[in-house]
Amino acid sequence: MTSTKRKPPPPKKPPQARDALRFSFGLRLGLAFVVAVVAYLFTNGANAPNRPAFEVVRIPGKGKGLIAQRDIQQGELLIREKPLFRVPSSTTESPQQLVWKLLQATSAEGQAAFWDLSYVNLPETVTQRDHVALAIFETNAVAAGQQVGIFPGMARLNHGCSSAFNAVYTWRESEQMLYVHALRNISKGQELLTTYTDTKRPRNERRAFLSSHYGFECTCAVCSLDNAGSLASDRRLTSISEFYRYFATWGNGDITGVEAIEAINNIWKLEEEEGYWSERGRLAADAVWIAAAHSDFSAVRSWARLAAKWYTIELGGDSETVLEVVRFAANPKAHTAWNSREPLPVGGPWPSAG
Ligand SMILES: C[S@@+](CC[C@H](N)C(=O)[O-])C[C@H]1O[C@@H](n2cnc3c(N)ncnc32)[C@H](O)[C@@H]1O
Repeated sequence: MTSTKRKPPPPKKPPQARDALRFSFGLRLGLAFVVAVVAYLFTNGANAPNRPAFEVVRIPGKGKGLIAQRDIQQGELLIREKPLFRVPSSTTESPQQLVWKLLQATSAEGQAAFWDLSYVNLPETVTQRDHVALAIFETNAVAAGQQVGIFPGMARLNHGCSSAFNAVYTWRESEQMLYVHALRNISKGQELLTTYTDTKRPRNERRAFLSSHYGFECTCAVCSLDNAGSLASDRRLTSISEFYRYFATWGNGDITGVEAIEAINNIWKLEEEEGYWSERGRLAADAVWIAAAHSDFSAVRSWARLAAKWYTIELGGDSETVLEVVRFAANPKAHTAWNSREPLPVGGPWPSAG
């Protein structure tokens, strides 16, 4: 018989030592976590999409305005806002009385937001509250369907011309809500700008309008171009407007579908050169209409895809308008205008439908 001598088990570490080990392991894990979080905040956190996209700040020479607090992506939803109140675009009632009446009917919080807004075009000697209310309304109200409304959040957006504005707003009747989307990528620190008027006109005309209606001399990136740059921009913008007027004559049959689509392509090219990205969904949707009227199946598809892309940026992918053009891309014959003119291949933007 062989005797086997068992090895004694290793001595158990005293409890304090085990706790100390666990503690130091936990400490290292905790430290690693903190380092990872700090690193994330440095690299991505400042741009995390759930961080507010912008803040309201004072901007020299402009009053208040909106500055991007992080990089913003083209098409990002920036503001979704209910109106404080809306008034009809035209009314027989005195605008002053109407604004005053509607203002009185809003909440105390709403009224405070309203009185905080800026106004122009009122002599300092005029201090009656209803006069001031009307001046605030006229300085800040924007189109909202068939009416004009006050939205205290979006009202802080200052103006930029043609290629200078980077945010667009749209009213959703079904939701009774105003949406503001980023028209292009906006870098942290840049100002968010919308446009107060159709800026497809020369600098002197734009400036005259902005000065008389909004009381400021526009010094946006386009208005600040040197003379040669400004002249080139003016020429492009004037040509764009002329092409718009020209292609609209397709409606009375003055030009062919091919000529109308050519005009749209010319607008597209000029806007590309100008850096004017707004209204592209609408323009492509007009091409869809012309192509559908002439029963050009492939052209409807191609333009409808383009319309969907640009409408998504300006209006949001879930807007009814986007869903409608997507339907036309899938089924061109479903378009209201289908086959309402003589059949004709009108042409598309085929290779660059994006
Ligand atoms: C709708 S408000 C915009 C927000 C306003 N800055 C504020 O402080 O509440 C319109 C007014 O802002 C100013 N504004 C807008 N865009 C401007 C610009 N590009 N340059 C200078 N002032 C501007 C003008 O006084 C204009 O009447």
